[in-house]
Amino acid sequence: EWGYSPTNGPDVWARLFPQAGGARQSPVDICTSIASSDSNLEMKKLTFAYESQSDLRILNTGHGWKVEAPQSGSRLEGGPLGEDIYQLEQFHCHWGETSAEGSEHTVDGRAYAGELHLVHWNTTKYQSFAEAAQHPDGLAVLGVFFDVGNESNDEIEKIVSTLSEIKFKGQFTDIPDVIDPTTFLPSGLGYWTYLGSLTTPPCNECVIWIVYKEPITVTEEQLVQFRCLSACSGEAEEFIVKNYRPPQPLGNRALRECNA
Ligand SMILES: NS(=O)(=O)c1ccc(B(O)O)cc1
Ligand SMILES: [Zn+2]
Repeated sequence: EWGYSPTNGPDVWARLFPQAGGARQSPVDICTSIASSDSNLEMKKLTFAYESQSDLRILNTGHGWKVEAPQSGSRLEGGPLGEDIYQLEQFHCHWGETSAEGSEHTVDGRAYAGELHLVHWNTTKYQSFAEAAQHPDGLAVLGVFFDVGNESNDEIEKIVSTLSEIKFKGQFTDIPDVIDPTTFLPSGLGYWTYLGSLTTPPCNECVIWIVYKEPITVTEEQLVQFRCLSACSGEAEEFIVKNYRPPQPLGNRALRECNA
Protein backbone atom coordinates (compact mmCIF):
# COMPACT_ATOMS: atom_id res chain seq x y z
CA GLU A 1 0.00 0.00 0.00
CA TRP A 2 1.36 3.42 -0.93
CA GLY A 3 2.08 5.95 1.77
CA TYR A 4 4.60 8.60 2.75
CA SER A 5 7.47 6.58 4.20
CA PRO A 6 10.75 5.99 2.35
CA THR A 7 9.67 2.52 1.25
CA ASN A 8 6.20 3.39 -0.06
CA GLY A 9 6.33 7.16 -0.46
CA PRO A 10 6.33 9.69 -3.33
CA ASP A 11 9.74 8.62 -4.62
CA VAL A 12 8.49 5.12 -5.44
CA TRP A 13 4.86 5.81 -6.41
CA ALA A 14 5.68 5.80 -10.14
CA ARG A 15 6.65 2.11 -9.93
CA LEU A 16 3.06 1.14 -9.13
CA PHE A 17 1.28 4.18 -10.56
CA PRO A 18 2.86 5.15 -13.91
CA GLN A 19 0.97 8.46 -14.12
CA ALA A 20 2.93 9.63 -11.05
CA GLY A 21 5.88 10.06 -13.41
CA GLY A 22 3.99 12.18 -15.92
CA ALA A 23 4.62 15.71 -17.19
CA ARG A 24 1.67 17.46 -15.48
CA GLN A 25 2.03 16.29 -11.91
CA SER A 26 1.08 18.12 -8.71
CA PRO A 27 1.93 19.75 -6.43
CA VAL A 28 4.42 22.26 -7.80
CA ASP A 29 6.52 25.05 -6.35
CA ILE A 30 4.75 28.28 -7.27
CA CYS A 31 7.49 30.59 -8.51
CA THR A 32 5.72 33.93 -8.16
CA SER A 33 8.08 35.67 -10.58
CA ILE A 34 6.99 33.50 -13.49
CA ALA A 35 3.28 33.64 -12.73
CA SER A 36 1.66 35.52 -15.58
CA SER A 37 -1.16 37.87 -14.70
CA ASP A 38 -3.64 36.65 -17.24
CA SER A 39 -6.11 39.40 -18.08
CA ASN A 40 -8.43 36.69 -19.39
CA LEU A 41 -8.75 35.39 -15.81
CA GLU A 42 -9.45 38.88 -14.51
CA MET A 43 -12.42 39.09 -16.88
CA LYS A 44 -13.98 35.75 -16.06
CA LYS A 45 -14.31 35.96 -12.30
CA LEU A 46 -14.11 32.66 -10.44
CA THR A 47 -17.44 32.21 -8.70
CA PHE A 48 -18.49 29.63 -6.15
CA ALA A 49 -21.74 28.86 -4.38
CA TYR A 50 -21.91 26.26 -1.63
CA GLU A 51 -24.70 24.98 0.57
CA SER A 52 -24.33 24.57 4.30
CA GLN A 53 -24.65 20.92 5.23
CA SER A 54 -24.92 19.06 8.49
CA ASP A 55 -24.26 15.39 9.17
CA LEU A 56 -21.51 15.21 6.59
CA ARG A 57 -19.56 11.96 6.84
CA ILE A 58 -15.89 12.22 7.78
CA LEU A 59 -13.65 9.21 7.41
CA ASN A 60 -10.11 8.15 8.20
CA THR A 61 -8.72 7.09 4.82
CA GLY A 62 -5.47 5.82 6.33
CA HIS A 63 -3.80 8.77 4.59
CA GLY A 64 -5.67 11.46 6.51
CA TRP A 65 -9.26 12.58 7.08
CA LYS A 66 -11.74 13.18 4.27
CA VAL A 67 -15.17 14.79 4.44
CA GLU A 68 -17.56 13.44 1.82
CA ALA A 69 -19.54 16.47 0.69
CA PRO A 70 -21.29 15.72 -2.59
CA GLN A 71 -23.22 18.93 -3.12
CA SER A 72 -25.45 18.87 -6.19
CA GLY A 73 -26.40 22.44 -5.32
CA SER A 74 -22.82 23.69 -5.29
CA ARG A 75 -21.23 25.43 -8.26
CA LEU A 76 -17.66 26.45 -9.03
CA GLU A 77 -17.24 28.18 -12.37
CA GLY A 78 -15.42 30.90 -14.29
CA GLY A 79 -11.76 31.81 -13.91
CA PRO A 80 -9.71 29.03 -15.57
CA LEU A 81 -12.73 26.70 -15.78
CA GLY A 82 -14.03 27.87 -19.16
CA GLU A 83 -17.77 27.41 -19.59
CA ASP A 84 -18.05 24.30 -17.43
CA ILE A 85 -19.61 24.00 -13.99
CA TYR A 86 -17.85 22.03 -11.27
CA GLN A 87 -19.55 20.52 -8.23
CA LEU A 88 -18.08 19.90 -4.79
CA GLU A 89 -17.40 16.24 -4.04
CA GLN A 90 -15.18 16.13 -0.97
CA PHE A 91 -12.60 18.02 1.04
CA HIS A 92 -9.56 16.90 2.98
CA CYS A 93 -6.18 18.24 3.92
CA HIS A 94 -2.44 17.59 4.07
CA TRP A 95 -0.03 18.30 6.90
CA GLY A 96 3.50 17.62 8.15
CA GLU A 97 5.20 16.33 11.29
CA THR A 98 6.00 19.90 12.30
CA SER A 99 4.42 23.15 11.24
CA ALA A 100 7.55 24.05 9.31
CA GLU A 101 6.18 21.87 6.52
CA GLY A 102 2.93 20.24 5.53
CA SER A 103 1.57 22.03 2.48
CA GLU A 104 1.83 20.32 -0.90
CA HIS A 105 2.23 23.43 -3.03
CA THR A 106 5.05 25.73 -1.97
CA VAL A 107 5.47 29.42 -2.78
CA ASP A 108 8.96 30.46 -3.86
CA GLY A 109 10.24 27.41 -1.99
CA ARG A 110 8.31 28.20 1.17
CA ALA A 111 6.06 25.50 2.64
CA TYR A 112 3.04 26.28 4.79
CA ALA A 113 1.92 24.24 7.81
CA GLY A 114 -0.78 22.47 5.84
CA GLU A 115 -3.09 22.70 2.84
CA LEU A 116 -6.85 22.16 2.51
CA HIS A 117 -8.22 20.75 -0.75
CA LEU A 118 -11.82 21.34 -1.87
CA VAL A 119 -12.30 18.77 -4.66
CA HIS A 120 -14.85 19.45 -7.43
CA TRP A 121 -15.76 17.62 -10.65
CA ASN A 122 -16.98 18.79 -14.05
CA THR A 123 -20.72 18.06 -14.14
CA THR A 124 -21.16 19.85 -17.46
CA LYS A 125 -19.18 17.22 -19.33
CA TYR A 126 -19.13 14.10 -17.19
CA GLN A 127 -21.66 11.87 -15.46
CA SER A 128 -19.71 10.96 -12.33
CA PHE A 129 -16.68 11.92 -10.28
CA ALA A 130 -14.95 8.67 -11.27
CA GLU A 131 -15.51 9.37 -14.97
CA ALA A 132 -14.37 12.99 -14.62
CA ALA A 133 -11.14 11.85 -12.99
CA GLN A 134 -10.23 10.15 -16.30
CA HIS A 135 -10.18 13.46 -18.25
CA PRO A 136 -7.77 16.41 -18.37
CA ASP A 137 -10.51 18.91 -17.37
CA GLY A 138 -12.38 16.54 -15.10
CA LEU A 139 -11.57 17.97 -11.68
CA ALA A 140 -11.01 21.40 -10.15
CA VAL A 141 -9.36 21.54 -6.74
CA LEU A 142 -9.23 24.70 -4.60
CA GLY A 143 -6.11 24.72 -2.42
CA VAL A 144 -5.99 26.83 0.74
CA PHE A 145 -2.77 27.15 2.78
CA PHE A 146 -2.72 26.86 6.59
CA ASP A 147 -0.71 29.32 8.63
CA VAL A 148 -0.25 28.61 12.36
CA GLY A 149 -1.57 31.36 14.60
CA ASN A 150 -3.29 31.99 17.90
CA GLU A 151 -6.86 31.93 16.68
CA SER A 152 -8.25 28.49 16.15
CA ASN A 153 -10.34 28.10 13.01
CA ASP A 154 -13.92 27.42 14.04
CA GLU A 155 -14.75 25.42 10.90
CA ILE A 156 -11.62 23.29 11.27
CA GLU A 157 -12.54 22.83 14.94
CA LYS A 158 -15.75 21.11 13.81
CA ILE A 159 -13.51 18.61 11.98
CA VAL A 160 -11.03 18.28 14.87
CA SER A 161 -13.82 17.55 17.34
CA THR A 162 -14.71 14.36 15.45
CA LEU A 163 -11.18 12.95 15.04
CA SER A 164 -11.23 10.99 18.30
CA GLU A 165 -14.08 8.92 16.78
CA ILE A 166 -12.14 8.04 13.61
CA LYS A 167 -8.73 7.29 15.12
CA PHE A 168 -8.26 4.20 12.98
CA LYS A 169 -8.19 3.67 9.19
CA GLY A 170 -11.62 2.87 7.80
CA GLN A 171 -13.56 4.44 10.65
CA PHE A 172 -16.12 7.13 9.86
CA THR A 173 -18.62 9.31 11.67
CA ASP A 174 -21.03 12.14 10.97
CA ILE A 175 -20.09 15.71 11.73
CA PRO A 176 -23.06 16.98 13.74
CA ASP A 177 -22.29 20.63 13.10
CA VAL A 178 -23.33 22.56 10.04
CA ILE A 179 -20.37 22.97 7.66
CA ASP A 180 -20.24 25.78 5.13
CA PRO A 181 -17.26 25.25 2.78
CA THR A 182 -17.23 28.98 2.02
CA THR A 183 -15.86 29.58 5.50
CA PHE A 184 -12.69 27.68 4.57
CA LEU A 185 -11.80 30.26 1.94
CA PRO A 186 -9.56 33.24 2.75
CA SER A 187 -10.91 36.77 2.56
CA GLY A 188 -8.46 37.70 -0.22
CA LEU A 189 -9.47 35.75 -3.32
CA GLY A 190 -6.32 36.12 -5.40
CA TYR A 191 -5.06 32.78 -6.69
CA TRP A 192 -2.60 30.93 -8.91
CA THR A 193 -3.81 28.35 -11.41
CA TYR A 194 -2.20 25.65 -13.55
CA LEU A 195 -2.97 22.23 -15.04
CA GLY A 196 -1.93 19.35 -12.79
CA SER A 197 -2.85 16.07 -11.19
CA LEU A 198 -4.13 14.29 -8.13
CA THR A 199 -1.37 14.56 -5.52
CA THR A 200 -1.91 10.99 -4.34
CA PRO A 201 -1.91 7.75 -6.31
CA PRO A 202 -3.09 7.08 -8.95
CA CYS A 203 -1.97 10.71 -9.65
CA ASN A 204 -4.36 11.10 -12.59
CA GLU A 205 -3.55 14.18 -14.70
CA CYS A 206 -7.08 15.49 -14.48
CA VAL A 207 -6.97 18.53 -12.20
CA ILE A 208 -7.29 22.24 -12.89
CA TRP A 209 -5.58 23.61 -9.77
CA ILE A 210 -6.64 26.87 -8.16
CA VAL A 211 -4.39 27.75 -5.19
CA TYR A 212 -5.37 30.76 -3.09
CA LYS A 213 -2.56 33.19 -2.29
CA GLU A 214 -3.80 34.09 1.20
CA PRO A 215 -3.54 31.41 3.89
CA ILE A 216 -6.14 30.79 6.58
CA THR A 217 -5.07 30.46 10.22
CA VAL A 218 -5.27 27.33 12.33
CA THR A 219 -3.66 26.62 15.71
CA GLU A 220 -0.81 24.28 16.47
CA GLU A 221 -3.22 22.32 18.68
CA GLN A 222 -5.52 21.72 15.72
CA LEU A 223 -2.61 20.39 13.65
CA VAL A 224 -1.48 18.24 16.60
CA GLN A 225 -4.90 16.61 16.57
CA PHE A 226 -4.55 15.77 12.85
CA ARG A 227 -1.28 13.96 13.64
CA CYS A 228 -3.06 11.71 16.15
CA LEU A 229 -4.94 9.85 13.42
CA SER A 230 -3.69 6.32 12.87
CA ALA A 231 -2.78 4.97 9.44
CA CYS A 232 -3.67 1.47 10.61
CA SER A 233 -7.05 -0.14 11.16
CA GLY A 234 -6.15 -2.03 14.32
CA GLU A 235 -4.17 -1.95 17.52
CA ALA A 236 -0.87 -1.12 15.81
CA GLU A 237 -0.46 2.62 16.02
CA GLU A 238 1.31 4.37 13.20
CA PHE A 239 0.30 8.01 13.37
CA ILE A 240 -0.35 9.95 10.19
CA VAL A 241 2.27 12.57 10.98
CA LYS A 242 2.81 13.63 7.37
CA ASN A 243 0.80 13.17 4.21
CA TYR A 244 2.10 15.71 1.72
CA ARG A 245 3.75 15.05 -1.64
CA PRO A 246 6.75 17.27 -2.39
CA PRO A 247 6.69 19.63 -5.39
CA GLN A 248 6.99 18.07 -8.85
CA PRO A 249 8.58 19.69 -11.96
CA LEU A 250 6.40 22.41 -13.53
CA GLY A 251 8.06 21.71 -16.88
CA ASN A 252 6.67 23.96 -19.62
CA ARG A 253 3.26 24.41 -18.02
CA ALA A 254 1.81 27.91 -17.78
CA LEU A 255 1.34 29.26 -14.26
CA ARG A 256 -1.27 32.01 -14.25
CA GLU A 257 -2.34 34.30 -11.46
CA CYS A 258 -5.50 36.26 -10.79
CA ASN A 259 -5.61 39.04 -8.22
CA ALA A 260 -9.32 39.00 -7.58
N1 LIG B 1 -4.91 15.63 -3.03
S1 LIG B 1 -5.90 15.84 -4.26
O1 LIG B 1 -6.85 16.91 -3.98
O2 LIG B 1 -5.09 16.04 -5.46
C1 LIG B 1 -6.83 14.39 -4.54
C2 LIG B 1 -8.20 14.47 -4.74
C3 LIG B 1 -8.94 13.30 -4.97
C4 LIG B 1 -8.27 12.07 -4.99
B1 LIG B 1 -9.06 10.78 -5.23
O3 LIG B 1 -10.40 10.82 -5.43
O4 LIG B 1 -8.43 9.57 -5.22
C5 LIG B 1 -6.89 11.99 -4.78
C6 LIG B 1 -6.17 13.18 -4.56
ZN1 LIG C 1 -5.27 16.71 -1.43
